[in-house]
Amino acid sequence: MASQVTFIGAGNMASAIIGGMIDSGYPREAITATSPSDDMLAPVREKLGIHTETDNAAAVANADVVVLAVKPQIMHDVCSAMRDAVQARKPLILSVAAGLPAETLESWLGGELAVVRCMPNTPSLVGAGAAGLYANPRVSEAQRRLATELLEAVGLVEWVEEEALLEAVTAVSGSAPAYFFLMFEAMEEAGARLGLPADTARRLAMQTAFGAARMAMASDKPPGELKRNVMSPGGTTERAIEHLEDAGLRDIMQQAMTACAERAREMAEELGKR
Ligand SMILES: NC(=O)C1=CN([C@@H]2O[C@H](COP(=O)(O)OP(=O)(O)OC[C@H]3O[C@@H](n4cnc5c(N)ncnc54)[C@H](O)[C@@H]3O)[C@@H](O)[C@H]2O)C=CC1
Ligand SMILES: O=C(O)[C@@H]1CCC=N1
Repeated sequence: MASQVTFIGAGNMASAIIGGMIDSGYPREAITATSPSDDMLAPVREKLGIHTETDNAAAVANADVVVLAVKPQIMHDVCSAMRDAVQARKPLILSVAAGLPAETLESWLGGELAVVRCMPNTPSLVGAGAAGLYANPRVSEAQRRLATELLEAVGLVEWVEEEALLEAVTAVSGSAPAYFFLMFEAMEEAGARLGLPADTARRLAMQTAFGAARMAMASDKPPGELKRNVMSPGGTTERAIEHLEDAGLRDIMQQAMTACAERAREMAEELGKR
């Protein structure tokens, strides 16, 4: 029988994972989602055909997995209110909340729990996410497989063996969709200055990013080699790449991603203090 999975929160992230699970054949009757008001839940119930519940404690009473998918700022109150119900059942806790350490969640929920902490990204909403996962020592092999199955429903899953590495994951994939969106903005502006209609430049830039990612993922060759394959000697690409290298793009990425990982560490400290 499929594991009973309860989502605390029925917003963007929860709906994306639930939608992916259903698309990959997970039985709807084994999925429950919660929210404080039924107004939020009615569309989820109608669209996804899963169970819904406004009482978190009741919703975890028969859960094998509890997915924490509310905003980090309200997590303490949400966890405190369902602590007894969680302790009575001891399900696997899977958190998609940015920044909250596994140990903090475990203690807010009463201690001695298997906790998987996940750093997802927003392309999960279109089934093309990338997530880093960390398991605390209480998580069993079977629970790891289950967490992988749930998150693979919305994209790529990579496990890290040290929780602090989720800060690096935040820099490489959690925050990274925004780096590419910035690049699209810059390419659209530059394309428009070169005379293209802005929307044409936008579509060409986005399709090119999509194509480059697909090509790199399908190829055995490292990205550097694929890059050189586009660069005819003395040609146009070589000129553009020279500009990007001379302007210090590699250094800029290094600095931006270091700052991102550092902020993830600070946030974990701030959120864990309660
Ligand atoms: N790394 C990333 O880019 C992303 C991380 N996340 C993480 O996922 C989590 C959820 O984010 P979203 O889905 O975007 O938020 P959202 O605002 O779309 O959804 C939050 C849900 O929580 C519900 N909620 C509020 N109070 C509740 C309570 N007491 N009990 C049960 N449900 C309650 C709301 O009704 C709403 O359905 C956050 O912790 C966020 O950090 C989400 C998206 C991407
Ligand atoms: O910007 C943030 O803090 C969150 C974490 C990763 C993506 N968004």
